[in-house]
Amino acid sequence: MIALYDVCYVRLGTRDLDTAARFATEVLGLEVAERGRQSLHLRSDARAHTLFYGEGDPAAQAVGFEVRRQEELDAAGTVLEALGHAVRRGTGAECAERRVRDFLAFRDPSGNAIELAWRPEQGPGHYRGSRDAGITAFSHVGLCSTDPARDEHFWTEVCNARVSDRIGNAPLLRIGQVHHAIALFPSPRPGIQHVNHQVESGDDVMRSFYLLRERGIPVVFGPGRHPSSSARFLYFEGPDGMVFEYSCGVRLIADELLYRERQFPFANSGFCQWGAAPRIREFQ
Ligand SMILES: O=C/C=C/C(C(=O)O)=C(/O)C(=O)O
Ligand SMILES: [Fe+2]
Repeated sequence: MIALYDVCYVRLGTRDLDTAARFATEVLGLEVAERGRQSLHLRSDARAHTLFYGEGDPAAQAVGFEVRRQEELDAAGTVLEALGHAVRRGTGAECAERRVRDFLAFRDPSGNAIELAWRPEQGPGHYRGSRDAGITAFSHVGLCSTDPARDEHFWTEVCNARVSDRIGNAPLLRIGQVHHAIALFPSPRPGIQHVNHQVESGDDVMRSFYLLRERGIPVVFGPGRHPSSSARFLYFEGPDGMVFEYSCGVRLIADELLYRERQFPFANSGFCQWGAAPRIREFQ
């Protein structure tokens, strides 16, 4: 069993780093940790970085998950290789770029690039957003899945994820107490489906809604409330078509023994209990 401790970073490729940098700071509200000629490290919480943009192919994406002990990387490599996944150990330079001490890279059964990271760095100091979006943390990713039942099996049987709820066949998976760190949405191709940042309050969600509308940023879902996690949310489109989500009030599941996952319909009512209709391919 590969014990994932937390989702720790997202890596995105972009052909236009300047546009991505403007969006990440002026719209999303992240803090620039470091700007290189072809790279951009961004902070959203106490960690050294949680979002990385690299100049290049927008299809070059990866999600990092923290593991607690270095021995777990070796054990994970053995398990994954036995299951037929090609596994690669990060080089020193790659570890430095990710602000981690060690990592393994592989692809999930859909083909999503996943990294297992050991000792991701914190700080320095507090995260200071470039605009006051109210962000409290990078919190979860939606992943495209070419076969959600197969991928649910991978994340829950090979890794330690648990199903919190399902929308149709799309599972929302937790690895800690937060309702979900990973959500798997049916799609003909792999890829990161959305990137979530938690914000402090519903007021932050609504303030951003008006700000995004004013700036002509496409709002693709919400404001609304998810019946699954009960989070209030707003989804909008960033560079290279990537969807970002702000949400607040996500449910915490403290008692593993008492919690039972629930089934929601794969219909607008399963995605939003206020009646918002998604303009997101994988939610339709
Ligand atoms: O509408 C689908 C998404 C549900 C939730 C939630 O319950 O919070 C997400 O944020 C998600 O799956 O990403
Ligand atoms: Fe989400």
